[in-house]
Amino acid sequence: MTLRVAVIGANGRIGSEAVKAVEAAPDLELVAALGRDSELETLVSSGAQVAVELTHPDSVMRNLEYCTANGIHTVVGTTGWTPERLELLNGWLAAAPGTASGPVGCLIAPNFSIGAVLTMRFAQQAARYFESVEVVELHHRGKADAPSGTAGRTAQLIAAAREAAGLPVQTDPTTHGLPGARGADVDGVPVHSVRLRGLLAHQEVLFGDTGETLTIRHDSLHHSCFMPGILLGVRRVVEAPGLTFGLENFMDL
Ligand SMILES: NC(=O)C1=CN([C@@H]2O[C@H](COP(=O)(O)OP(=O)(O)OC[C@H]3O[C@@H](n4cnc5c(N)ncnc54)[C@H](OP(=O)(O)O)[C@@H]3O)[C@@H](O)[C@H]2O)C=CC1
Ligand SMILES: O=C(O)C1=N[C@H](C(=O)O)C[C@H](O)C1
Repeated sequence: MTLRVAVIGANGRIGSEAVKAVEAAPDLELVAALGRDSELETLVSSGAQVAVELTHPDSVMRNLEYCTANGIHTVVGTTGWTPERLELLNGWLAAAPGTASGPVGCLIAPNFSIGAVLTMRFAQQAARYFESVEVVELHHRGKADAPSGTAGRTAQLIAAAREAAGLPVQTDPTTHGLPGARGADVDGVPVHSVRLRGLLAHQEVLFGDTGETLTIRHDSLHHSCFMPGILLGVRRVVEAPGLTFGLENFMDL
């Protein structure tokens, strides 16, 4: 049986690629492709079972509230997540009507690229062995949020791994500096954001200790790299009630 899928943000950089990927998948049927001026009611009238949300931090909450209230599973790539937003979403999911296949599910993936998910996992593994760590993320100039969702998540995972290993929260040795020079502080991990024409999405995790450094780098060179992760999310979210945060939960890592 084919799954009926909608893409919200269908004219965007990643959304337009997602439309093509869903159309090309034999087990999926693209039933709606929504742009900024589309009516959300199209999602219900088209019979969408899963909506892929790839819009903007200013738009995502309204779209997710609508989908969840109407029993439509969601696969979300849009970034800009905060604890407050997640709490709101969890409330909507808890109150949502069931679907024909069970309770409604939502996957939020800070990054759909397999390499980026592995970067996060490798960084998590390395975290306890190094005294210091910083994250540098580099993106195209159309990006609205900073730091990137991936960098924020990477820093949180590193901080949690350090804490679990009994490492202290990093302190900043800077006594003289311009505001912003040391990046954003995510749970004690400095995160630096670069926005440059010509780039797509790149990240370096830099670890350092006495006499050695380790750099884990990932480069997304084309939006096609996000498609296997999106399709995996679409196929799996229908069997995953409630909120799943991170594509790694659907991978055998
Ligand atoms: N998780 C992941 O792996 C990835 C996540 N992303 C994230 O996806 C999001 C989109 O990125 P990107 O494609 O580069 O951005 P774009 O600006 O290229 O695309 C976003 C699209 O969404 C449209 N849009 C905005 N609001 C709505 C709405 N309410 N309903 C329908 N469409 C809407 C925009 O229309 P308009 O142009 O008129 O504003 C635009 O066409 C970002 O948050 C980005 O961080 C991106 C790549 C990978
Ligand atoms: O805006 C983008 O382009 C991307 N956004 C995601 C993020 O914020 O981490 C994923 C990837 O980096 C591309």
